[in-house]
Amino acid sequence: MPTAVSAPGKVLLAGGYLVLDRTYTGLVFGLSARIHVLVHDISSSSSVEISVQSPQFHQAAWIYGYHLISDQGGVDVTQLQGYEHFSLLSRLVASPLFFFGTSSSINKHSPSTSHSAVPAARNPFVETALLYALTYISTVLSASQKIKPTKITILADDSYYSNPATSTVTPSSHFSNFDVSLRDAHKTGLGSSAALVTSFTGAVLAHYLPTSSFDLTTTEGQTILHNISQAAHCSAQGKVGSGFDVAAAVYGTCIYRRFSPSILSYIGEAGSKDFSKRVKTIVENTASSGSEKWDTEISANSVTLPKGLAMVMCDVDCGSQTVGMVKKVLEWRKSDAEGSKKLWDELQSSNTALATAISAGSIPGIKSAFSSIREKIREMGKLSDVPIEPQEQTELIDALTEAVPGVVGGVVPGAGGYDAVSLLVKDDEETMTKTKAFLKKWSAYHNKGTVRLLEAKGELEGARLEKVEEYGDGFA
Ligand SMILES: Nc1ncnc2c1ncn2[C@@H]1O[C@H](COP(=O)(O)OP(=O)(O)OP(=O)(O)O)[C@@H](O)[C@H]1O
Ligand SMILES: C[C@@](O)(CCOP(=O)(O)O)CC(=O)O
Repeated sequence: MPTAVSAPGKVLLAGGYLVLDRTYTGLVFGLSARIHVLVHDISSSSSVEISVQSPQFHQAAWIYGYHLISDQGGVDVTQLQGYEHFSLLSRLVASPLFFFGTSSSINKHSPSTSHSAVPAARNPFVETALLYALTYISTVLSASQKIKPTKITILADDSYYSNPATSTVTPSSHFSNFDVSLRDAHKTGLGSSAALVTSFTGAVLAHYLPTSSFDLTTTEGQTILHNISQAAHCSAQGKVGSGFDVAAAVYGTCIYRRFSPSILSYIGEAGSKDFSKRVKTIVENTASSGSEKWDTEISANSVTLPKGLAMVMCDVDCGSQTVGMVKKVLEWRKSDAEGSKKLWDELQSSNTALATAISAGSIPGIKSAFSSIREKIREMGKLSDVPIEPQEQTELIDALTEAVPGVVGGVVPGAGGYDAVSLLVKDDEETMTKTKAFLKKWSAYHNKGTVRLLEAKGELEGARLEKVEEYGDGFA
């Protein structure tokens, strides 16, 4: 039986920067924009190949060899070859620098006649998610149970990228063909890598493990998915962020308190002696010592979106995100421990007030929380010399709230900057139409880049099993 799992994107509506510190929490919304991963068994001449494709992009197909490493080092995953399905043009422009050759220790793959062998860039998120998932699976299955070859397909909703869709990937599917490589895809910042790692890991675990060992509909299953996705995502990113994006991908809308980073340093290098034992311990959270136990706090039931209210996102496509914002804010925090603590404590209470007001559907409560959050964010920006809510965004949020009757208020989400604005609006056709019309005029008048409403809306649900039939033909 094929398996399909989807996971939502994220927006950190309140708690940017604060959520990096366990003292504070973040108000995180899951989004209706999802990444879907389908896993099909394949019969292969070789028993050690898993092929992964992301058919919405050029040169986005990878073949992996895998084998068990001795000394409980886990499963080694090696990219054998990339190939592409689509345009001749992308084949011509692909650079040899991105070719990752076959490993002599593993069977070489001969692409079928419909796929030409061309260079494909490595995809660290896919590769690491596969390595962690197979390593964990190898600790659960008995020695006689082999990990069979499969074909894995990744499909993302439109809101993750601002590139226009040229067609759909198959006639019966609603997933767009973006007609660019992943490298040229223009991200909208909805957490594509976290949604990808989570849905990918969930689909692979659900496909290879019996439901007695992994069941996404149970709390235990969600905990396993969270722990393994968080570890794989951090490893692929090469840094430990707060992890709110993975939490949203697993649990959907929630109040999030981060984990202590020391938990992940315990895992060590992939392939090293006893790596698979440590992965199992972390994933199942069975460590005896405190510093190796998960201390994440995720409260998925304490925020709701009442009927009639929607959380929507404006994508500001001018690409002027300031680099090093986190570094500068944290430097200010260090340099003024007392002042920054006072400001962050006040921000935390306004953030909590926002969550309460949203859940209660209190319009005056939401307006007042937004106003005090924005005031403090601007102060933090001034003190740390970081454009967290830049003047342009202040003008946009104020103008939208004033001009469009259904717009309750808004804020710059996550780290802030120039890239996006989140709005709470009345969930009706009239408000959406008026907001879109307002943004069109605003973009034309300001002439600095396009501001547009994304299709994605705030949604409560996290990762879930999907029905494979609903994807239409062409993915097996
Ligand atoms: N549809 C997809 N198929 C395969 N890989 C993808 C896909 N979408 C994203 N990725 C992987 O995720 C990477 C982008 O992750 P990155 O963390 O830079 O962005 P993001 O998570 O969307 O952004 P942000 O954290 O700002 O919200 C891509 O380079 C690619 O490796
Ligand atoms: C600044 C920070 O708190 C939020 C960043 O959010 P975003 O990537 O802008 O959505 C960093 C983090 O939580 O990892």
